[in-house]
Amino acid sequence: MSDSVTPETGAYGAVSTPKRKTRVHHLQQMKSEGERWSMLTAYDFSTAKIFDDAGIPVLLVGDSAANVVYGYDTTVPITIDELLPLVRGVVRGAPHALVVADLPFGSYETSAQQALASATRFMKEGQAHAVKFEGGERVADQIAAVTAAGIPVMAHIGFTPQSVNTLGGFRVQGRGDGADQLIADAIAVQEAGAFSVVMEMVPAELAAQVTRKLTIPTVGIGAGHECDAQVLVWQDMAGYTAGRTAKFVKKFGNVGDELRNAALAYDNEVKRGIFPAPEHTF
Ligand SMILES: Nc1nc(=O)c2c([nH]1)NC[C@@H]1CN(c3ccc(C(=O)N[C@@H](CCC(=O)O)C(=O)O)cc3)CN21
Ligand SMILES: CC(C)C(=O)C(=O)O
Ligand SMILES: [Mg+2]
Repeated sequence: MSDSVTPETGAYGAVSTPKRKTRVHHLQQMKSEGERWSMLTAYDFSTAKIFDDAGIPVLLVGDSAANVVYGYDTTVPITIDELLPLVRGVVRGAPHALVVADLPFGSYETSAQQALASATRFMKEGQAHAVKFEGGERVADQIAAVTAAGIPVMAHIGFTPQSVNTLGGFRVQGRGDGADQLIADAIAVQEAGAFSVVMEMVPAELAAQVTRKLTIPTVGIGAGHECDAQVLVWQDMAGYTAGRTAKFVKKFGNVGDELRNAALAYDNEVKRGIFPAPEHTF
C-alpha cells in the first residue's frame, strides 16, 4: 500500500472503526474508562452504512426527521408510522451500530402502557436496539416500564424540542433556578433505569456537573465538551442543512455544496449530449 489515505482507513481510520457490535454495556464501559464516543442521527440505509463503516458506535433515528426528512417546522407533527420505515432502513444499513429510535410526540406521554406499546413497535417492526424519549422526572414511570420489558431507554433532558411550545421557543435550559430541575431530571432518569441521557442546550458547567454525578453516560448537544459523548444531526454535521443552524453545530464537511455541484454537472452534461458517453452505453 502507498502512504496515501485510502478509502478503507481514511485520515481518521486509526481512531475510529471499532468493528464490534455496539451494545449498551460497551457505552457504560467507555464511561468507566473515560473514553468519549460520538453519536449521529441517520434516517436511511445509505447514510447509515457510511456512518456504521466510519465506526460511529451509536446511530439515532431522530424525530428530527420531521424537519430534515419531511420538512415540518417542528418535531411535533411526525408520527410513528412516518418514523418506522426510516428505522428499518437504518438498521439494515448499520450492522455494527447500536440503533436508537426516537419516540415521537404523542406516543408515550399519557402512561407507561402507552410508552411500552410504542417502544415495542419500534423494537418489533423497526428492529431498533433501544428507544429514546424526551423528559426527566415527568416520564420516570415510562422509562421504568419500558426498561423492565427489556427495552433499553436513552433519556433526553434540557431543551426537549417536542415541548417547544411550553419552553418558550428554542432556548438554553437549566439557567438559574432551572439548574436544580435539570439535576433532578438527570437523577430521575438514571434511577428509573435509563442507560444513557441526552442533554440538549444546557450550560457547559452544569452539564459537566451532571456528567460527574451520574454513573450512566451523558450525550451532549449544545452541552459542552465534558459530556461522555456528543450527538449532532448528520445534515448539520456534514454541511447539508440549508439555511442557518444552531450555535452548537460545527460543520465538518460541505456535502450540500458537493451535491449541488454534482447535480449541476450532471444536468450540464445531459443538456450538451456528453453524458451518457460510449462507456455508459450498451
Ligand atoms: N437540523 C436539525 N438540527 C437539530 O439539532 C435539531 C433539528 N434539526 N430538529 C429537532 C431539534 C430542534 N433543535 C433545535 C432547533 C433550533 C435551535 C435554535 O434555534 N437554537 C438557537 C437559539 C439558542 C438560544 O437563543 O437559546 C441557537 O442559536 O442555537 C436549537 C435546537 C435541535 N434538533
Ligand atoms: C438531536 C437529537 C438528540 C434528537 O433528539 C433528534 O435528532 O431528534
Ligand atoms: Mg429527537
